[in-house]
Amino acid sequence: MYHLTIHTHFAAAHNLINYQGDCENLHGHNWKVEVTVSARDLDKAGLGIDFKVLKRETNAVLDLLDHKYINEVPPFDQMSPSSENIARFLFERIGERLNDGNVRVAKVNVWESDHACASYSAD
Ligand SMILES: Nc1nc2c(c(=O)[nH]1)N=C([C@H](O)[C@H](O)COP(=O)(O)OP(=O)(O)OP(=O)(O)O)CN2
Ligand SMILES: [Zn+2]
Repeated sequence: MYHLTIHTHFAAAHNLINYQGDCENLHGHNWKVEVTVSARDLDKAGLGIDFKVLKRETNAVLDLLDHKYINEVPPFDQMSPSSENIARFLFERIGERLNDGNVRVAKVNVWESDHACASYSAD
């Protein structure tokens, strides 16, 4: 099995829900996002998936959040926009766009700062 990873980013505002502390107040982050897909086979060019395609489809999903107040973007109008929940949201939305008989989203890492990361993976 091959594994391919791209790094990208988005900027947005949020506040945690049901959280006792300053993170329940409006604030923002420059989130860094790492998306890893698995690929069973390579194409004639030797690619599991073109990094350009992986980044394009990831950024299409990130556009839903970029420069937004995330708490207003479904499903985060009903769910606390923690990095954990954002990682799962990205995993599922990017998977809807990319998963096929060969390629599957394997893991999404969401870095809220240089020191704190939440991940969601297939297992
Ligand atoms: N498991 C999680 N814990 C926290 C999350 C999260 O998404 N998952 N999010 C937050 C807040 O978003 C908050 O912005 C982060 O606060 P903090 O860790 O304090 O980050 P700082 O950069 O402000 O770090 P300082 O050391 O306080 O400068 C909180 N926890
Ligand atoms: Zn935050």
